[in-house]
Amino acid sequence: MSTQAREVPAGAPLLAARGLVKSYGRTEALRGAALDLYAGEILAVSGASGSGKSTLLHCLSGIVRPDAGSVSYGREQLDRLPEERLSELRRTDFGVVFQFGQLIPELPVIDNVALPLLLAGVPRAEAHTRADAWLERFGVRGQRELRPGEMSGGQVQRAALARALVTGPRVVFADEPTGALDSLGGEQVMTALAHAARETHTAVVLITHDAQVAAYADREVRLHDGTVQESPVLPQAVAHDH
Ligand SMILES: Nc1ncnc2c1ncn2[C@@H]1O[C@H](COP(=O)(O)OP(=O)(O)OP(=O)(O)O)[C@@H](O)[C@H]1O
Repeated sequence: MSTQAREVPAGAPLLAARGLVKSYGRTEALRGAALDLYAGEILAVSGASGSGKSTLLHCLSGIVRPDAGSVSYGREQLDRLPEERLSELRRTDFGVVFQFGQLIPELPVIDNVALPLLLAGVPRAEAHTRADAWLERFGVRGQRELRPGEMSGGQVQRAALARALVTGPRVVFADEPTGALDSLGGEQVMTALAHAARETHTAVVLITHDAQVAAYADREVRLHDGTVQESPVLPQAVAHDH
């Protein structure tokens, strides 16, 4: 458990990015992006294709190191942390969900969801009990023995949410989690994610093109050519604390 990062002073953002710059060859994916994420809020990040949304998410979650700028998580600065600490944070504090679930195709869904717990040293029986509880919550416990290829896209995404939340993360990073689903499937996944996030006070960074998906968020920022168009705004819940 990362006690260090979990100590966030009241009213301070959980995650704060400043002046993020990231280039791939001559392509400037991020050009000074800044963002605040508060504990427990759902933040939508929208913007045109190629505006830098995925790159921003990768920098915020410590998957990619920015060329310049900083990402603070609680008392730690992700862009300066050694790789081992970043890996630990990704196991304990962060969950990720991608467009196509990215579950391991060879493993039954129960083992996919239990895996982050097993990697964190949780005994197998307990890991399976906790994984089952999350599968139940997302309405896919009946599919626990199936492999991802035997499930519908919506079922895979709900299992991917279970895997992202099973460790009790502080932040879930979701990159177009409904992008491959029809509108009903997308609604079910978003409703499940929003309920679970609110109940567990988990913050969510939600990348989406879709206004209906963004409507599940507390707040929305837009990326344009690698910069965040709306300056960080205090969410109502935090503003009331002052
Ligand atoms: N690994 C990479 N190698 C080379 N170029 C990259 C890489 N990742 C991103 N880019 C480029 O950086 C720019 C921003 O890409 P990014 O994926 O962050 O945008 P996006 O807003 O998420 O796009 P989309 O909505 O299409 O997924 C694009 O021009 C893209 O081609």
